[in-house]
Amino acid sequence: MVPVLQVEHLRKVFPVDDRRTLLAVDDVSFSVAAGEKVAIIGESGSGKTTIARMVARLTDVTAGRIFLQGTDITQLTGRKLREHYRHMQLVFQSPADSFDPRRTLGDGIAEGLRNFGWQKEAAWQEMERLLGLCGLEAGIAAHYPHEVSGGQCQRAAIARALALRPKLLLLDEATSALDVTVQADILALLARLQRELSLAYLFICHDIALVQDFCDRVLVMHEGRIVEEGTPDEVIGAPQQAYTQRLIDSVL
Ligand SMILES: Nc1ncnc2c1ncn2[C@@H]1O[C@H](COP(=O)(O)OP(=O)(O)OP(=O)(O)O)[C@@H](O)[C@H]1O
Repeated sequence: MVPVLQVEHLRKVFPVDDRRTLLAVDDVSFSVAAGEKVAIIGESGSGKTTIARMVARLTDVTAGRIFLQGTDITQLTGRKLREHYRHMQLVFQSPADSFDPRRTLGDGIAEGLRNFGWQKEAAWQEMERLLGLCGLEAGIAAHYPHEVSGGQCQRAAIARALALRPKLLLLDEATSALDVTVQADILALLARLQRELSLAYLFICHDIALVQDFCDRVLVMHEGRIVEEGTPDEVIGAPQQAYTQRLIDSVL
């Protein structure tokens, strides 16, 4: 079966000044199968966010290719890119970043549907269904992002991400800003959604303990490269690299 996401030989070089460059991502290849939950972990500066930004097409690649559902989207732009990108949606660390602070959560979620041709009333009904799916009361739609808790706002952000029925959610530190109990609630929600909707997740995270029970596979990044890969039990139970062991020791 074609993977939902496949990246091949991804590389990103940033200019530092007139003469120097920084190799932030160096020959990274991996794939995410349909319904699979994959985490990328690694210390700060190891290149996780740069990979996420390239996969999300927020940063151009220096080299390499990105396939979404088998289509090479590395160079796609405009309408073609938007069409393919509905299969992959992003959830950010700060839930409020997913919403315009001047608009209600309901408007923010319905907007995505309206942009894809939904009529106003149908979009509003679908928005309420999505809120329910994510464990929120319909009444929360009338609230602004700053009027709800971080956990509620992240649930609304997930509802928004689900609006276009994606196959893959890219979650960039999506629970890091939340309290530990709220983190657990959001992970439980994601696990339920994964079962009900057969979603795949690419989880960018620095905390290996957080993803231990949640993910099917873990990729460990160090200095722009994937240095280790396996199930959480393999990576945590029998790390092959001293770097991975240090990463585990730092949080467990
Ligand atoms: N726009 C940029 N310009 C120059 N260098 C950058 C830029 N973005 C990231 N870098 C550098 O690339 C390297 C990888 O950074 P990246 O943010 O991808 O790491 P990370 O693993 O996501 O870290 P964190 O967990 O702190 O977010 C770092 O050395 C960083 O300073």
